[in-house]
Amino acid sequence: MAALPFTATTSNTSTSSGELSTKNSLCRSDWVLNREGCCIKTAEGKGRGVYASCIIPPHTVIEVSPVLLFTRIEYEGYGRHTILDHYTFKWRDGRMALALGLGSLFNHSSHPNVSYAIDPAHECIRYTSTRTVNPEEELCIFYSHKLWFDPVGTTENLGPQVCLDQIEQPEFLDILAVDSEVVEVEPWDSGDPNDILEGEALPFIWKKLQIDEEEESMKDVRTMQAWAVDILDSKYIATMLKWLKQSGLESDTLSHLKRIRKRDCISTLLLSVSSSVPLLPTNVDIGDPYQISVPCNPALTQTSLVLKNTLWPTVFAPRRKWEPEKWSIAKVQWARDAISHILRKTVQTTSSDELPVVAHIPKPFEDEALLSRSFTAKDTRISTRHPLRHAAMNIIRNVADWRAKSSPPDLLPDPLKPVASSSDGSLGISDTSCNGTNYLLTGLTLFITHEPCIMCSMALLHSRVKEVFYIVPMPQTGGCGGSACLPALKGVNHRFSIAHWRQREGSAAPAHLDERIDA
Ligand SMILES: C[S@@+](CC[C@H](N)C(=O)[O-])C[C@H]1O[C@@H](n2cnc3c(N)ncnc32)[C@H](O)[C@@H]1O
Repeated sequence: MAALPFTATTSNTSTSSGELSTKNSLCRSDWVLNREGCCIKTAEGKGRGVYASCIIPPHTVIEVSPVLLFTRIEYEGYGRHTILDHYTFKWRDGRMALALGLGSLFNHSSHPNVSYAIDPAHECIRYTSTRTVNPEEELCIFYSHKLWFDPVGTTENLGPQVCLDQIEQPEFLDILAVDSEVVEVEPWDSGDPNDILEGEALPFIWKKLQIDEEEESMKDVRTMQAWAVDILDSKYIATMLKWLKQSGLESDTLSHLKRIRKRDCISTLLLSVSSSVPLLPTNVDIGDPYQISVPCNPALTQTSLVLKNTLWPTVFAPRRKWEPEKWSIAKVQWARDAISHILRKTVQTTSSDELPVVAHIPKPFEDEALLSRSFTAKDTRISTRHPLRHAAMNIIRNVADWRAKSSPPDLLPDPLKPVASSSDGSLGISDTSCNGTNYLLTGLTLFITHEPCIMCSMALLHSRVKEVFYIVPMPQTGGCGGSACLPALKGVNHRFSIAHWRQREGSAAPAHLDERIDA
C-alpha cells in the first residue's frame, strides 16, 4: 500500500482533540485521517476509497489536498505509463497535478456526495460534501463522463470506454475539464464563505422585475381608508397603545405605517382598516374615530417616503419582500452545486428521447426545516405522451406527492380549506385559493436548465417559489422574462426572484432545445 502521504496526514491529526477518538471508534479498523472524520477503507471492486467515520453535514469542507505539480516534460519522461496515470490530471496551466492527502483516493460516482474546486493560488483542491453523509458511507466525487474503467456501484450511462494509452493526455480528472466551471478560479472558489458577493462577482444575473410600483408622484401613491383617533392628552398614548394590542384591531395591512402621528401638539393613533367604526374604550378621554387616507405600501424610495409621510408616517423599505437578498460565497457554492447537478442530469437525457429539461430543488441553504430532502425532475412529455409533464410541473407535483405521503393524515391540510396568505414573498393580498398547501414551494429555490414556459412560470408563481435560476433563456416561450414575465404582472398575489445563470464560454451547457418549444 503506497501509504506515504497518508502516514503524514495521520500523524498530523492524531494530536487533535478527544473528539477524534470518538470518530476513531466509529471507524474502528481504519485510520481516521482528518478532522472531519474521513478514513480509508477498501471499496468493493474499486481498490481503496474514502469513507465517513461520523455524520458529515452538507457543505462541509472535508479535505483540502495540496497538489504536487510536474512540468509536461518531467511527466512525459518519468510519470507517463506508470501508476501515476491513474492519479494525475491536467492542471489549468498545462502542468500535471497529483493530489496529496486524501485527494487521490476519492473514487468516482455518478451520484457524488462530494464536490471539489481547485485553488491554483494555493495549489490545492478543496473537497466539500454536497449533502449529509452518514457514517460508513463512501465519499465519492464525479470524475468525468469519459471513464477508463468499468465503474462499480454507479448507474450512469457510460460512453465508449477510453483507453489511457490511446489518448494523448492523461485524462484522469478530465473531470475538471468536463465540469470546467470549477477549473477557473472564480470569486466563489476561495475566500471566507461568509463574504458577500455582488454584481459581476456573482455567477448569475438577477432579472429586474419591471413593476410600476415606485409611487414617486402624489398621483401614483396608492391609498386606502383607515380609522384614526386624536389623543389630546399625551398621557393616554401608552394606555391606548396597550388597548390596541388587545383589541384585535391590529392587522398586517397597516404594518408598514407608524402607529402614532404627532402634529401640532396633537397625537393621532392609527386604529384599523375595518369597514365599521371601531369601538373605543369609554374610560379614556379621547375624541371620536374618523377616517383618513393612508398609503397602501411602504416607501421604496426616498422620494416616495417624503410623499407618503405627508399622508401618514410610513416605513422606508428599500428592498421589496420578493427582491433577492445578499449572497455569500457559501451560498453561491450551494447554488453552483445545484447547477452542476442539473447539468449532469441533462447529459443523461441525451441518451433518451426526452426533452433535455431538468429541474432541481435543493434543500434550502438557510432553512433546511422547509424541505428535508432535495428533488430533481426531468421533462417526461415524450415518454408519458402527456403534454403537461414539463420538468417544472413534474417537480411541483413530486414535492406535493412526497409531502402527501410523508405527513400523517391528521396533519395534512384539508385540500378544500382556504390557505392563509403566505408570510414569505406574498404581497399581502389575501389568498382566496382553495387548493391545500402540500404543493407549496414557499422559501424554496428552483434551478432549471431552460427558462420555464408561461404555464410553468404561472404554476411556480402559484406554488409561492422563492426564486428561479435558469441557464438557457427561452426568448420565444419563456415566462420568466422571455416572452412574458409572470411574476411582474399586475395583480398577481406572489412574486418570485429570477436569475439567469451565466455559463462561461467552453463550460458544459445543457443540450439544445428548439427555441419554439415550451420548456
Ligand atoms: C484516483 S484513484 C481512486 C483511488 C483508488 N481506488 C485506489 O485504491 O488508489 C482512481 C482509480 O480508482 C478506481 N475507481 C475509482 N472509482 C471507481 C468506481 N466507481 N468503480 C470502479 N473503480 C473505481 C479506478 O481503478 C481508477 O483508476
